[in-house]
Amino acid sequence: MALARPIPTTVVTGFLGAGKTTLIRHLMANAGGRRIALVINEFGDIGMDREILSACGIQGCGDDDIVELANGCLCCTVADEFLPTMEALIHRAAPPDHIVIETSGLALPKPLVRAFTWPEIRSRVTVDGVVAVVDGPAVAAGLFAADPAAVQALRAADAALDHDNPLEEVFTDQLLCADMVLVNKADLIAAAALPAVLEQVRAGARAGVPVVPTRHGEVDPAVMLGLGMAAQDDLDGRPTHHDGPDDHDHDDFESVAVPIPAVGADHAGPEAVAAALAPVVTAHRALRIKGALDVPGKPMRLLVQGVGPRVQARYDRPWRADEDRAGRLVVIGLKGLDTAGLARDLAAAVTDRAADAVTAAE
Ligand SMILES: Nc1nc2c(ncn2[C@@H]2O[C@H](COP(=O)(O)OP(=O)(O)OP(=O)(O)O)[C@@H](O)[C@H]2O)c(=O)[nH]1
Repeated sequence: MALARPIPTTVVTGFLGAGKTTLIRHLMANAGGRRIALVINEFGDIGMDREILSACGIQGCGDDDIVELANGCLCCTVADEFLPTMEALIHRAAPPDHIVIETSGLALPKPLVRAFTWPEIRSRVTVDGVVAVVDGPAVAAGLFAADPAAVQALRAADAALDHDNPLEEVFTDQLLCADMVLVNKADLIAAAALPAVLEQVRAGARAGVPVVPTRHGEVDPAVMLGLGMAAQDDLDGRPTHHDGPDDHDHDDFESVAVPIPAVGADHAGPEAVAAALAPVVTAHRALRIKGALDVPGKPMRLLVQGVGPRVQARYDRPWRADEDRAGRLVVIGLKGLDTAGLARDLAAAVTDRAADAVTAAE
């Protein structure tokens, strides 16, 4: 009996809030009849992406085709969670044509690619390509650059130099593993600044890897799928900061889920809520904020998305009958987040006047 062709799998990597979920939504909406299964992994205990993708209403994007691995980081839980998930997909009566894995923004892609060499799955799936989504405006703002002050401090302390900026480290690893890089949010970069951003990203990627500017993850699936890289057979060509078996943890980052009371009546519309939350995010230096809020009298939940100081809010779907209308925001930041202060200030921002919340956060 002829062996089935290995199922091509695309690994989507990219820092917190770069636009991975947005890219995947676009991909699903333009899949052209291709049956795609999604495996989603998020940092922190509470996943929002499955919710966001399930609410997309795209035809052919069934609930069964989305598997969420919300417990920790995929690159650290390969044996416990990832392999059984992949085996279950492979052994379905109607296996998918393609698998897309959205890794958490803090995951390093290489350990995941390495997992494709495990005997349980190696003949049945292949890594078609690793696609890195880059937050273009964040690169332009120098978020991933080595922090000169920290480098100086480490030099003075005679310590190893490669841990000066945890953001840079994750970013570099993701770029070095990529077969294609999408510099997303190009709409937020001035046309004159774009060439320098692309050049900086190109310099961090492996030679010859295409670097493509995108807006809202709008890429033709024919460009992104079918790269045919078999990345699992080329591990040595993908350098990383963390090549030891136990060398990777997420001690540099932490996440907290904050309950948020119902939005106060003086917040007239999603923009007002976003504007009230943004100064709190900035004051606490949070990297990412995501969740849904309860606006009394509205049948829809208010989805909140923030990347750095840029916070957006929109009504995305009705609250389900079986669901508690409880507002909640997941916040991710560098280790040392003032979680109690964040909880207090975020809640105050939506229930009180925005000005009060800024004062509280300061
Ligand atoms: N202006 C602009 N906003 C974008 C673009 N792509 C994504 N966004 C917004 O950026 C925010 C984060 O996008 P996501 O797709 O959730 O990012 P992600 O990489 O999946 O985030 P994590 O899973 O938390 O790491 C959302 O509010 C998006 O609407 C873009 O090209 N331009």
